[in-house]
Amino acid sequence: MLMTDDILTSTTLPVMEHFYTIQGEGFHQGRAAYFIRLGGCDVGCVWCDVKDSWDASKHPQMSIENLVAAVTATPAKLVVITGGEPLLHSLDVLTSALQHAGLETNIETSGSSPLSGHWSWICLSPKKFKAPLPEVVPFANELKMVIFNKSDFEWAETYAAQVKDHCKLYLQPEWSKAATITPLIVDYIKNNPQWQLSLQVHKYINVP
Ligand SMILES: C[S@@+](CC[C@H](N)C(=O)[O-])C[C@H]1O[C@@H](n2cnc3c(N)ncnc32)[C@H](O)[C@@H]1O
Ligand SMILES: Nc1nc2[nH]cc(C(=O)O)c2c(=O)[nH]1
Ligand code: SF4
Ligand SMILES: [Mg+2]
Repeated sequence: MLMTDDILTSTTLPVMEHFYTIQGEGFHQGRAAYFIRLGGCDVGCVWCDVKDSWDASKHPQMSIENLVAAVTATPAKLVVITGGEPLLHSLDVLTSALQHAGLETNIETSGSSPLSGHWSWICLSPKKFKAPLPEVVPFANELKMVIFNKSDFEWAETYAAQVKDHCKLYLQPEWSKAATITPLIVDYIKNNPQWQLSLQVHKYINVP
């Protein structure tokens, strides 16, 4: 029979990078957070800001035990699992181990693969390139729509209509278009105050 410690040592995930920083986006923006960026994505957003993450085989496998140890070596209380598309992997064991260590577990996901894991907070960021699975959408605590062109506002509303009551609604400018798109987002939010602005603050202050 496998004991808990054996499961943690034998279960590995492809890790592109892991780092302690502040959450730059969305509801938890400004909080200290330990980021774990898993390799692998099958969504293919043309404007993705982390394309090097897509090929999982390029990234070393790390044991869950070593990942948890890296986080607990810092004062972090919050861990953000991102990628790549983290839901390409089964995240039950990783998130159980992190929660067992007393950590909050947040995820950044497109929702395009089946939901696994135990989550304190789910940030859903739907993509036209591979839409979220309908069964994932009701679990979102936060909907964060990247706005790349004007047609994305209408598309954002189709997801706002599907999330649960009290789900936070964010519009985030696509980074390369931020200078021209942000004023449109500001106008849109003034007319539709259920939405809030999410900026990628880490990119303005040059932290990871
Ligand atoms: C790199 S993705 C990884 C997690 C997951 N694959 C997803 O897309 O939600 C992390 C966050 O960055 C956002 N993002 C990616 N590229 C962006 C860009 N060029 N401008 C603004 N936000 C971007 C995504 O929408 C997502 O909310
Ligand atoms: N500081 C910081 N905040 C973030 N919020 C979401 C990110 C991501 O790439 O998932 C991210 C990131 O890469 N860095
Ligand atoms: S789903 Fe996320 S990681 Fe994948 S291409 Fe889109 S933004 Fe990048
Ligand atoms: Mg990022």
